[in-house]
Amino acid sequence: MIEAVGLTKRYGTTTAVYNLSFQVRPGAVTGFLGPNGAGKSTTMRMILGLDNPTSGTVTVGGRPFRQAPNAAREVGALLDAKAVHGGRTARNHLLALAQLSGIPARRVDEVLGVVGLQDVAKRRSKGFSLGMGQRLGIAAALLGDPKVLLFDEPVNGLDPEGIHWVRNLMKALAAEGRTIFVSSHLMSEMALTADHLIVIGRGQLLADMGVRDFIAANSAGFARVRIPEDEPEQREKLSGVLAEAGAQVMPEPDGALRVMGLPLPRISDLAHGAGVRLWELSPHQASLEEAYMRMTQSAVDFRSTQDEKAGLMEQQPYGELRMPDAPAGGGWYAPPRPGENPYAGPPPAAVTASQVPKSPKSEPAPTTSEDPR
Ligand SMILES: Nc1ncnc2c1ncn2[C@@H]1O[C@H](COP(=O)(O)OP(=O)(O)OP(=O)(O)O)[C@@H](O)[C@H]1O
Repeated sequence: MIEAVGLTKRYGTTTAVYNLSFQVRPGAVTGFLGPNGAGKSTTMRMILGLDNPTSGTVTVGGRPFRQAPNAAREVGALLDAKAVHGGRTARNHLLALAQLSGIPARRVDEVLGVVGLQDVAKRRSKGFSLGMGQRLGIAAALLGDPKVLLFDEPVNGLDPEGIHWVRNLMKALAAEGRTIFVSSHLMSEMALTADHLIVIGRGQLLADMGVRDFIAANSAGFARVRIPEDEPEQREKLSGVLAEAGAQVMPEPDGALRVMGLPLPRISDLAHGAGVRLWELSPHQASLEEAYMRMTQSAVDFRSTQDEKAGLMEQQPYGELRMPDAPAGGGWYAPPRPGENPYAGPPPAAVTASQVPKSPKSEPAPTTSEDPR
């Protein structure tokens, strides 16, 4: 297990990680999510003893990484796939790492087979594609057959087949009881790979929960209801009936209604009872990527000046990270209306990180109310 308690890292005036506490448990793939510059790599470097925390602690298997007697056999990591001696062949690169850690040479051939690089084992790695480099980095992480594995953006540069392979490899390693901690800035990828999510923004914890809980809390379902365009009074009538039955009803740009809070058969019955003809009654789901974007939008450090979201959200100070308020109804992050810019509009109401919905099984979220300045 990996455990961070109050982890903070400052580089001069930059606070890369602030008061981060979490646990990464064995037997599961834990996704470490956050936008660019959120502090994922810094956190991973601190876990691996490559950077010292300014304050707080992080342990692997109950002790700091540097105190592990044979670290390479306990923890494997892929941080930067390009950090290889390009003049060495793939096999020699792995052989050198194996010799440093007392790992037998036959294990090198095993891991080359696992990552599918056996045919290019005698080629110099400087000629490798990004994807081959990632596979070599994963092979290096697996060398010591470690119980704990850290992967920083492992699918970067991989083609769909490679992404699929990494996804299955992570799941297989977790199924063997290992602790798998994998960073990404892509919610869509993590939704398919991870069992548990730790989401950070500007170095602070935004969410620590199971993927299923995250999906349930964020993928608000809704129905689209369309009635004949030349019957606006019927539309008004239906809106009133649905609202009276407890639904949240919002108009859509094309004249349809977005209805949240009632199942489709009930909507159909209410329309029938009110004598309103329906042209469309369809179920919809807000995308998880959209929920993640909404969660992290105020925590994005770097944006292109072309980014339509740039400047729309005020930068928030550490310890006061807020998440945008949900539109009326539909759970934590109700989807924006089609065609509506979800990032425009008035500034959001304050919601502190400690109010993030929690999985019943997960630990209580640490609060980040202290202002370090
Ligand atoms: N050695 C360093 N010196 C100064 N600032 C640093 C250093 N390393 C990281 N930072 C800063 O700390 C913050 C977090 O960076 P980090 O690389 O950990 O984020 P990240 O979530 O891994 O981002 P990305 O997805 O872009 O890799 C950024 O503002 C970054 O510029």
